[in-house]
Amino acid sequence: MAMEDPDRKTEVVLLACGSFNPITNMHLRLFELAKDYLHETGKYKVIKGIISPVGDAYKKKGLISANHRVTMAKLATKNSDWVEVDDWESCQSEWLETLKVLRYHHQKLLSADVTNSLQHTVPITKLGRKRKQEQNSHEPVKKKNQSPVVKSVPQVKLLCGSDMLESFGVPNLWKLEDITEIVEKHGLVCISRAGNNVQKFIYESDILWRHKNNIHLVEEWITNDISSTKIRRALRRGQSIRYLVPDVVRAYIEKNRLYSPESEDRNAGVVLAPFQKHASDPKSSQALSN
Ligand SMILES: Nc1ncnc2c1ncn2[C@@H]1O[C@H](COP(=O)(O)OP(=O)(O)OP(=O)(O)O)[C@@H](O)[C@H]1O
Ligand SMILES: NC(=O)c1ccc[n+]([C@@H]2O[C@H](COP(=O)(O)O)[C@@H](O)[C@H]2O)c1
Ligand SMILES: [Zn+2]
Repeated sequence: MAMEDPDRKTEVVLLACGSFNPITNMHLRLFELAKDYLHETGKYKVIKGIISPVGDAYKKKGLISANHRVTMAKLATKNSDWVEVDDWESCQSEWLETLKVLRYHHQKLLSADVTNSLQHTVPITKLGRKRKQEQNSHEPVKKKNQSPVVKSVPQVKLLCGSDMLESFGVPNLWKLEDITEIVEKHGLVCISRAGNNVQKFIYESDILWRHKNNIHLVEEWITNDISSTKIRRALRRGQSIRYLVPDVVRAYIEKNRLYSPESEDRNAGVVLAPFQKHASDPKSSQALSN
């Protein structure tokens, strides 16, 4: 077996965007599945996972306040040594495209990296040139006869389920340019169920097909059909959600009586933010029409 050079692995940060209304065990599993998969390729080292709950301005039906959703996600991850919650997105007063959230987190890593590099007296010009050539693609840089290795900034990949990938095809929901930048510059890790249609979905889209090397499809063999919708439904009916969400989350929901028929009616009849924002934009109407 060939020896793996640990320096040559691309560092990856996994970013999951969604409602997390509430966070479930399945959301936490997504990170574990994605990390195992990327490590098994031998090419990547996953250094961090970030959960970014969407802000209230998303206006999805039944969406309870970001404050509670963030708190529950923090409780759920407090025992994880690599997955954390970031509330920057949820603190914005307006809804933000997922691409902007990816850019924000990538930028944050870039500035941290520049600070680090400066401390290690790496000439800034070299870093600058490197960036221009490679954009968000960060094969670690090894310079001839020179150590230490100048480590590059990790990639920030979007972690999602197959339903989110397939939502790229919903008219007016996503802008074509956003989808393109996501798959071109960041990359996608998509957790799919055995026998579903993601591969066909990618095949049928020219853009996704062109960037299929940057779309990692991870098969979920130990299937797990938990969804937040089902959790909220069980709660409305007074049924147990034990072992479906972390116990600390269950306790928090009970203590604050979070999900009820009334909370499910929040935003009823309100147009989802992306539709409001993109409906009049011809670029988004049929983002993946071919
Ligand atoms: N069982 C699952 N398998 C694969 N991906 C999932 C699963 N549940 C959630 N996800 C993914 O988790 C991310 C966050 O999703 P979201 O907050 O919408 O959760 P959800 O359980 O799908 O909620 P809801 O039922 O309200 O839509 C999305 O990328 C979604 O595709
Ligand atoms: N155009 C876009 O960037 C776009 C469109 C629709 C949903 N999203 C995001 O995808 C996630 C979807 O979450 P839900 O499945 O809970 O609706 C949210 O984080 C939302 O902000 C992004
Ligand atoms: Zn969902």
